[in-house]
Amino acid sequence: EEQEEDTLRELRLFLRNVTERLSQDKRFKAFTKPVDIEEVPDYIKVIRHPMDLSTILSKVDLHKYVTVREFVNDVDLIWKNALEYNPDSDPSDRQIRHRACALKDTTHAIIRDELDEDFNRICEQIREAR
Ligand SMILES: CC(=O)c1csc(NC(=O)C2C[NH2+]C2)n1
Repeated sequence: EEQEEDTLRELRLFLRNVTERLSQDKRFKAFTKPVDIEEVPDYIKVIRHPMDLSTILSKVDLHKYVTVREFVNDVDLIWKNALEYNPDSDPSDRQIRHRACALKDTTHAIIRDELDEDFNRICEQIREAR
């Protein structure tokens, strides 16, 4: 009903704000856009479910997320994909793995510090009822 739509509108405002803050962080530049399959043809062979911050922002605006859990699952895809695609000991792999771990820690800290537990429970109940 109307109260549910008000809740989901507030959820989208929160998720847009978090996504934009992550996208503006210079450490996360490699995670802001889809990997270019023309530039990196083997990427889609290795990573079956690509994800990036611009795609997440589009999903927010398409009302794809009803809970913060679904949003965090997509952010987790971004950094887990990066750890999988960059496993080697060379400095460039280590640098992107460090940035992937920073994306994980930063996102989970923002959610811990800024998501109200009662608001989150209301979103989860809307999800269960649909
Ligand atoms: C998004 C992502 O995981 C990504 C973008 S470039 C990259 N890796 C490299 O460019 C080289 C470092 N060893 C391969 N990984």
